[in-house]
Amino acid sequence: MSLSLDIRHRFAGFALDVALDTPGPGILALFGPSGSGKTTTVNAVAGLIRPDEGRVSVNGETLFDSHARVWVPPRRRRVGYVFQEARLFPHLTVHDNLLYGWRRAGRPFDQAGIDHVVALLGLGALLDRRPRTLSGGERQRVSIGRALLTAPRVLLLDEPLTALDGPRKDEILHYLERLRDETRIPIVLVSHSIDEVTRLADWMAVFNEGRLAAFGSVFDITARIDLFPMTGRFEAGVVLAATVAGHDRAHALTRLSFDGGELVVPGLDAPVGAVMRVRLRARDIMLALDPPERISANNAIAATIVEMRLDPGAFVEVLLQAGESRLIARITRYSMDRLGLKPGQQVHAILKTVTVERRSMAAGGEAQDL
Ligand SMILES: Nc1ncnc2c1ncn2[C@@H]1O[C@H](COP(=O)(O)OP(=O)(O)OP(=O)(O)O)[C@@H](O)[C@H]1O
Repeated sequence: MSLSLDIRHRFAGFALDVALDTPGPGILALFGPSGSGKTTTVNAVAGLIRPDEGRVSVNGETLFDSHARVWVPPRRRRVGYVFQEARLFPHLTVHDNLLYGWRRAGRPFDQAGIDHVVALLGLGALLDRRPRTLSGGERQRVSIGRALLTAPRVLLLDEPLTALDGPRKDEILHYLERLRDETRIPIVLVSHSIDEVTRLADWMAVFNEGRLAAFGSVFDITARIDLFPMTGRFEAGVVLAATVAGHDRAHALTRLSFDGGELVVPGLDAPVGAVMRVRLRARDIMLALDPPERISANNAIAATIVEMRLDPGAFVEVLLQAGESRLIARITRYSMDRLGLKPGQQVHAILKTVTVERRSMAAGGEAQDL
């Protein structure tokens, strides 16, 4: 996709000033705390607000330009919008809710197109049901299907998982991954959850008080320790692109290789050679000065300390370079002092296999560079 935004807008007590250009296809995540301007930005793309000033274009087509006096009204923008709570018509069946999207787009009837979306989102068994009989996850799948059937030029997903519990979230994440991989529709995903963002997104815009604190590939942004206060220290960690190198079926383990070493992770159902992304939380990585021996942790990656960043409390974030990859360890300041850690030093980053959750690994490598 290419999405190009340059938006300035004021509400009483809030000013949005955001500019970004996505350089290629993929999912763009708008990430940041509540009230930082994510929904306002998405609303500007959808045409639900008219920014005071700026420009919005999708795939080269200008939808808004305050200087050139361009304003494409929302109904003509071909934008699919999915909200936090599925907004389905309660009196219509799933099938008719889906068709509503189709009709709204004024498209000629095409059963094959509908069948494709039904199959993509696993809606076949639900078609005759009414929304109130569906689970939250199923309802959300229907609203994504309805949005897809409007033949959108961009799909806007505003916290589509927030109202769902853990298993339902995983279910939708799985369908969103399929959507990303099987359709070419650009997606903008608004999320508070670093977990969702790192699993799905290619590009990440970090919002803070109406401005962009950072914008770049998920791989680059998650490797920036200066952003940890905004990306959430507890859950923060790098995302690595890695390739499945082999399986140890007897122990239900998989070996991943990345530029910088190998990782032993819980067994994955992916063929050798498959490109994966894996999130390694900073708090799961410990540091040793010597190569560890007789230790239960399966991963010890040789790395060099690049930078250390003290947080206001007991901890320090340590940015590490291993080959071309970056890792981040979160340790105590006490450990830093005890081991005399400093930039330039060689260390071993130790990671227990059991800390790498299956849900933090997903298909998909790196999108093209900025
Ligand atoms: N129509 C409006 N009128 C006045 N203020 C508004 C309006 N819409 C949003 N705001 C304010 O703009 C700010 C940004 O809101 P926005 O919904 O874009 O944030 P957000 O990052 O999406 O937050 P959340 O994650 O909670 O949805 C907030 O302070 C909000 O109160």
